[in-house]
Amino acid sequence: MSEFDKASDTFVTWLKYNGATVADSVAIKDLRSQNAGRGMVAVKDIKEGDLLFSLPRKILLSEETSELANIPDVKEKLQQLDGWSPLILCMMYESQREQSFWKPYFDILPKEFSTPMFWDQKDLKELAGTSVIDKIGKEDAETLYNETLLPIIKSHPGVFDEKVHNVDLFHVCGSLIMAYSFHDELAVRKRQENDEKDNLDEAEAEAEAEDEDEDSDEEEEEEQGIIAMVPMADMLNHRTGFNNARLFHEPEALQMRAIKDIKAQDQIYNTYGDLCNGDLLRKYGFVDEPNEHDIVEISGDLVLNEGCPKGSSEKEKEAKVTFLLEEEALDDCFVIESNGDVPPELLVCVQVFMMSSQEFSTMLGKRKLPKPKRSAVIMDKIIAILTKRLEQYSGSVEEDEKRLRDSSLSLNQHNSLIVKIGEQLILQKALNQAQAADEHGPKRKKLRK
Ligand SMILES: C[S@@+](CC[C@H](N)C(=O)[O-])C[C@H]1O[C@@H](n2cnc3c(N)ncnc32)[C@H](O)[C@@H]1O
Repeated sequence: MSEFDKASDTFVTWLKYNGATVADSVAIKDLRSQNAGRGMVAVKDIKEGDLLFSLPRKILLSEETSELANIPDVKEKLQQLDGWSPLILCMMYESQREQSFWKPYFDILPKEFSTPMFWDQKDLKELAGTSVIDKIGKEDAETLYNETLLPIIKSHPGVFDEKVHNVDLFHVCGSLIMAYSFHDELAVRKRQENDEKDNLDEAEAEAEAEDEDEDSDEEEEEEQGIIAMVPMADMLNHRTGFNNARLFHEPEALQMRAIKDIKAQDQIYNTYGDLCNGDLLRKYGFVDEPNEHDIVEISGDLVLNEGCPKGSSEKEKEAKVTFLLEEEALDDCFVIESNGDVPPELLVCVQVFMMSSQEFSTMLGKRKLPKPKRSAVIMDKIIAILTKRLEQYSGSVEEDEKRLRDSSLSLNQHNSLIVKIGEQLILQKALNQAQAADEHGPKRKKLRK
């Protein structure tokens, strides 16, 4: 048996010893030949609703279960941290302890990643033009490490070792959280149980629930849930359109169940969300072909600079931006989905940016956004914006598609090309549609009459 398979076996033995159950219809599979690490497959036919495995809450690794929370002074520090920071610190600590409860789990987690966070400059250059580059956030992450976690690490030399619990380990743990963690709803359930204990009858509870609007409900869930590592549940890979299992958060245990019939030998897939290839690559280090969720982003700055009449003053541009932000029409970027449709808010912003000073002040007086129009002048501007956006990629789709056939490509190069080609094809589709709308639009028709 390979070391890889031995580690998988030790991990499953550890799970079962700690009260997990694993159905005999599933097995862990070595998928390294597909660059997919481990995955889970069906070894027997599975029916929709079947329990695949059940995990007692004590095996979850979080800021509540880590040994770090039992060290009085550190516990207080943990409680003061927010976002991913407490879990990152717990993972940095637990991953380096030989006697950690989670050792068999850490032994099967990867230590290297194919996400752009770890790429060198040469590989990153391949992503030029895509939205991935601006979202990697390596510097921000390192600022968090240096300003928030390092002081805690330094002030507890008996718990941490600055040389071991360093920025490299920080990136490994951060990447694991990004690609493997779950949002555990336990705290939300606790709140609901407490509501019940408060002796509210059902009608009262319903009336109270109706009073809370949806947004505040979401906020509470966000606040009350906790990020946790869920061993085994994170063994499932993702494939767009193939999701056949889901994790159910029960009070005593987390249960992975089939949400479709699954045939023996088929892989069992969770879903990481409806993600475009840029996001799959950035967060998880792989891409899906094809990916119906692909999108392309156009920065608000590009639209502003192309949209405003030449010679517009900075003051006027700023006034237009402020107005559009206040009206919630403008964002950091506009998203074009895989159907290539130009979003109405992009049309509206282009209209406002194109206005003369006088037109703009009249509109400001009315404080009313224009309706999205597809007139010839607007579509000409949209075409100019899409063309400029296409120019941000190095090379054309045809060149990229040709390169994709080169068998000596590295995985990073291949994945970059898939992201780039996906984005450029959407842009071309949008451009074709804009050109067709331009040619057949109302103004052109009028001109031809
Ligand atoms: C939640 S983990 C799944 C378990 C993982 N395969 C392992 O061996 O630890 C997420 C990671 O699995 C890999 N992965 C998931 N789905 C994949 C896919 N369709 N193709 C390639 N890799 C995939 C990626 O490395 C991703 O970051």
